[in-house]
Amino acid sequence: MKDQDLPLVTSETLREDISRHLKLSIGKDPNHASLYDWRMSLSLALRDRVVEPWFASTRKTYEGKHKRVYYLSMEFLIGRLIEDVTINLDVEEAAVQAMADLGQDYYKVVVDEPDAALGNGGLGRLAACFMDSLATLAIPAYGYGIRYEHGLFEQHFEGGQQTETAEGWLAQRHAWEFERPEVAYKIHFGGYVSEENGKSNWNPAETVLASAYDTPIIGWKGQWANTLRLWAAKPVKLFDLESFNRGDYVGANAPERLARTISRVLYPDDTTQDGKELRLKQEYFFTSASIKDLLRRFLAEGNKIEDLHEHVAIQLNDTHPAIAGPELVRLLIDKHDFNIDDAIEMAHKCLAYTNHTLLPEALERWPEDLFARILPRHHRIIQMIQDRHLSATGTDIRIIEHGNVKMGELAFIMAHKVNGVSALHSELVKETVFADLHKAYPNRILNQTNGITPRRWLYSCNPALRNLITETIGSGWEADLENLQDLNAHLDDAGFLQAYAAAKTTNKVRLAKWLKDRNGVTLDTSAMFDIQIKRIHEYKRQHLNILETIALWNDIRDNPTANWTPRVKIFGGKAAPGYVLAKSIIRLINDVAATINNDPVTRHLLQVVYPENYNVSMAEVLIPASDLSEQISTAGKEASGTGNMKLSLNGSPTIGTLDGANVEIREHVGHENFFLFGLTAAQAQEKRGDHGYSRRAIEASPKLSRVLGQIGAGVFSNGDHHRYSDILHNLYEHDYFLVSCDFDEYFAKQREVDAVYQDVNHWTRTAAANTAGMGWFSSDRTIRSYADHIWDAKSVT
Ligand SMILES: CCc1ccc([C@H](C)CC(=O)N[C@@H]2O[C@H](CO)[C@@H](O)[C@H](O)[C@H]2O)cc1
Repeated sequence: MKDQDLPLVTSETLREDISRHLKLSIGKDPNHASLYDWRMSLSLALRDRVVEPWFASTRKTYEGKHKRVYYLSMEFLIGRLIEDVTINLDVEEAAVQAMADLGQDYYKVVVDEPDAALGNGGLGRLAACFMDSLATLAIPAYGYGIRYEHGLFEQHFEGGQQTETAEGWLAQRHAWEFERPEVAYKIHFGGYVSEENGKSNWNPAETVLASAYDTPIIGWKGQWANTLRLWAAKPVKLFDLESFNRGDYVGANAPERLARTISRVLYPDDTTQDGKELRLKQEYFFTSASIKDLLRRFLAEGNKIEDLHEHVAIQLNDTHPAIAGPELVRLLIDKHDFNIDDAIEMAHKCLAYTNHTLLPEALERWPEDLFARILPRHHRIIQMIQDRHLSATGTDIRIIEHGNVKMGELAFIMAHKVNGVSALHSELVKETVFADLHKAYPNRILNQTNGITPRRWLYSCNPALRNLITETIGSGWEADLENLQDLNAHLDDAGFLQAYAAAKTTNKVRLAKWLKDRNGVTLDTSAMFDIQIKRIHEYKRQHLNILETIALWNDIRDNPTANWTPRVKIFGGKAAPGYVLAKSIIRLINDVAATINNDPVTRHLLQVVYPENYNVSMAEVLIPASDLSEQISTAGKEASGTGNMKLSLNGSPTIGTLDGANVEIREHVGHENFFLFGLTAAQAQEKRGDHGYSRRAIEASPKLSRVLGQIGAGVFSNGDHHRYSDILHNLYEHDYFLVSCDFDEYFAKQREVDAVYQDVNHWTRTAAANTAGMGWFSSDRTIRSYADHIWDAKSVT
């Protein structure tokens, strides 16, 4: 696309815009302006520069009658937006200078922006990376989600234990959104269905309004912008004056309170279905509003409803929006006179579904009675969808079974394409969760290995490395990441390796300062920064990591003068509030940290750090500073992982299992640049068959049984023998995630890592080879593949 000539942004013009907004939009004079005021003024000045390409993108899509992609997701883990917009508009220098000319520090203003934490983890962040790539590739698209008043909770540690407080990103004005009060839809719940002259009529019991808030998502070089439309729940009737006049002030406010509950807070579970009625209402609320909105847009452009699938591709981000199928069928029948078969066929052609997990407890199943009570019309439609599927396939694979509505089966049957998120995961989806459906529909499942946006996860968060890359291979890699393989030609260039190591040191020093200022912790920046950052979950095995740490501590104490490689073990991650064992793992890590960090014998060789409230912005400081990336999940459990990609791209080799996208990362960076250990998915499955494997494995490992003995003896809990009985019992009796079986190999592999790290040249070459090999893991490649193999959507050139 010809560079549409954006009005040149200079530090002068930007400074003028910022001053104008401070005065006229924020109503403050510079002498009395707060950090918030300056941040708002800068954000509004930058946002002004996004509006024109945004309008132009919408206009071109409309004029060209281009197909649109609709990405439906309960989560968008966006983080901060100032840097994203500054980077994509390519005005960072001008912004830094403009703020300096106004006596302000651009980077201080940037970190004042609260994260938009509208997601739990991988699934939500993937959606955010995808929005950046869709805009960068100029593929017309809308992201649809919920404008939660409270995103993912804030994590605090009290006595090493996680506590949660409500997050408040909307406590202050959110600079990047445009309220769209005119875009509002009635969303119905409950009630009953009546049949009148052959037509079904839904008589709902409850109705709320879904009101739109739009955030423009600008792509690289500011050429194209798409829309993230988030729905907020509002009462149909604002205020119940009669109740108020009767003195029932609480009642008067009920409509508002009730309605707002629907978009009040993000459910903090990322692996276990909560099964709460409110969660089902949230899923239907945003899905119904989104389907109604895309149909209105389609028809407003004068299109014929029969051509819907030519112009609309709907992607379901896991099963959370799976009700989209029955909802589209309902509207096609009730509002557009489709018969049930044509309606199902049309929906089928529009819908595709991505599965992000194999964990049985994460597969959504709604109690049929609850489902039928909240969505009586959809319950009926699902029965009709099921009947047609059963007769078409001659199978007995049901959507409604044992009193549950299985959303995975519904999504699979309604979708024309179903994908997993890594090569291994997509195979396991065919062999396990959807084995029977795969047999019935053999060409429906395909793989789309995840990706990450290199704009946020390299260009923006790692200026030291980005500058070196551009100096070495020129620019262009930002939007064509496979160019990074040109770095391979420099891996034996001592000067390049030196500069590469210097960039890593710059980032480690920055992290050390950040942790010093925030937590008063002093880090030894020559030590290996060994990082595990992700949600806390047994399958991700943070407990395997801390058990290995204790075993290392033991060995150092047994032999303090040996040639040890100094290490800093850094953890980051939240546990779902109701996940007791995960919270116990957090407490153990903090207890072990307290013991090891105060051990005079070892503290110059081993340190454990666990900064609270891990989020997107913290990841942007931790990842560039990482030396070793911990991707140690039980093989067959991590669908893909995306943190693994971010760390490897930023020169942090992986110690990991053959799980999720680790498998493909190892292929792309070279086996010699990946520290592999552990059982494969098949071996893990087989191991579970041999009873008592964990107790035997523990007894066979002197290191592991010593460590578990210490924990049981209360060494890390002031002599309290019972504090970790849940973890110990789990490991001895169940250990479903095979910590005991992978321990010794993991420990030995870590010692190998120690040796390589001591050889600075070898280590730096390994780190640089990771960066060079990660180009394929750009979310631009992933989105191009979705567009070609699922959506049949084109970039608007
Ligand atoms: C119903 C509660 C719930 C909420 C969220 C989820 C998500 C699917 C969990 C999730 O984030 N999965 C992660 O998705 C990433 C993006 O594809 C993958 O990289 C991770 O491996 C996967 O765990 C499951 C269940």
